[in-house]
Amino acid sequence: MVQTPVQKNQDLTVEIEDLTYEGLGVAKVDGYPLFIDNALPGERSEIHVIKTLKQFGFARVTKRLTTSPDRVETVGREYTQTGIAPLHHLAYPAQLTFKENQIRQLYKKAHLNIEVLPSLGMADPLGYRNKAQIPVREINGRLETGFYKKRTHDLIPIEDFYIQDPEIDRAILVVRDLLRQYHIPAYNEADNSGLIRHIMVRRGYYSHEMMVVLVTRAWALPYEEEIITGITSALPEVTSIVQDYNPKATNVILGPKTKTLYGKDYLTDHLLGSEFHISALSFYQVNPTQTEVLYTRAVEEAGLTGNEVVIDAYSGIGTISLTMARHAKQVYGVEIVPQAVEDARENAKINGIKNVDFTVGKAEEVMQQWKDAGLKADVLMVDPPRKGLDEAFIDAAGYMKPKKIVYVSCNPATLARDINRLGAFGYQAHTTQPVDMFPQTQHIESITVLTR
Ligand SMILES: C[S@@+](CC[C@H](N)C(=O)[O-])C[C@H]1O[C@@H](n2cnc3c(N)ncnc32)[C@H](O)[C@@H]1O
Repeated sequence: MVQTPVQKNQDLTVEIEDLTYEGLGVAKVDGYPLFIDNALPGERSEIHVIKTLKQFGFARVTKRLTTSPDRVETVGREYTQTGIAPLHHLAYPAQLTFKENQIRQLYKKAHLNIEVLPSLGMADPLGYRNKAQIPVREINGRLETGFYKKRTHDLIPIEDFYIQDPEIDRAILVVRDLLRQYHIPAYNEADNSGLIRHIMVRRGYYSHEMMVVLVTRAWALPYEEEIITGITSALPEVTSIVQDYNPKATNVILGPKTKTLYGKDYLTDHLLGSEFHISALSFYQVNPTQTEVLYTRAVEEAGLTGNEVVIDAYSGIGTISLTMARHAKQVYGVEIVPQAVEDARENAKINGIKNVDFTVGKAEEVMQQWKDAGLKADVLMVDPPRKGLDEAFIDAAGYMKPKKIVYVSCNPATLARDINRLGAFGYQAHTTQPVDMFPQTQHIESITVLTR
């Protein structure tokens, strides 16, 4: 057995010293960190140790003795328990500072001297998400929708998701009740049985169109017509119902095959005056008002005059590409998901934008091909997933030598790593601008410009 300074089931009184990047309070006992849900720096609490591992342990608060001035008593425990809104107990201004400091700490560790600017936050940081992906499970013989308890796949039933557009919450309940009414079996992870795995809903912020996606283990959907009629009569905003087929025993939510059961194959929404078609499988930023703030800043940072060639890597449905194309000579986008590229091409067409060209592929491979073919970009725009830029991508970018790289990041850890890697090619950054796309959560979005 591993010897640790504290034991499971021990009761202690501690002072919370810090917050982890996941928003858990940290207390140290003889240097041994304990991670504690719903605990803020500066608070003294009585705690009960629930788990001890070699390097760290977990505990829960049994009694809060002092309260942080940054604590807000807002909503229920299920939000920190499930990780829907793990920072909801921290006042919004303190959330923004917490995120800025996370970036500063990562830069310090990476020996980067980059100023982190005050975050661009939201005036009303609730109910902002335009998309929900809600697991469906059976609990005590009843189909339930909710969210997983942190670090488990135990579903906690939830009806008010707090950070989602309330119309989306309402839609989830309508679908849940129809599934109950027609006795449609919920998915069971234990033996990969049952049918309905997830309900995904997207709602256009400006269009108010709604898409409902039923993620199923098998194609056959009993009472399909009744369910469609039930959804469309209760939710007149629904313009599209899609079935996504995901037969595998996997944590990945969406399978690669979809079938439109009702209406259009896509949802329509607007951003910065352009119209966008968004298919079920395509990425679309989840915070529409902050996306406009982010893109406006990214375009400003690119400093376009109308003569530039721009590469938009990880281009999704072309939202940044089309925004940039209005201010540039030519934009080349690259994106791995074929449906997203189809959407991007369609989006260029419906907005009458001709100076864009989209390629399906891995950014790291296509970038190499472009470099080998002698393509020169003035501005390289990157907006990668959390894992950041592939080394092959950075090599190709380094040899292509764009004057400017505008890096939109959703993970400051990989951002810091990539800035250092780009540094080997002579690129430097001076400031990072956080834009809070994910209030009440630990996620951090930012823009950084690198020049040579
Ligand atoms: C953070 S999203 C950004 C999308 C778009 N720029 C936007 O703002 O809507 C990242 C995108 O990268 C795509 N992606 C992931 N890995 C990729 C890769 N290796 N090559 C190209 N695209 C990739 C994802 O499908 C997703 O659309």
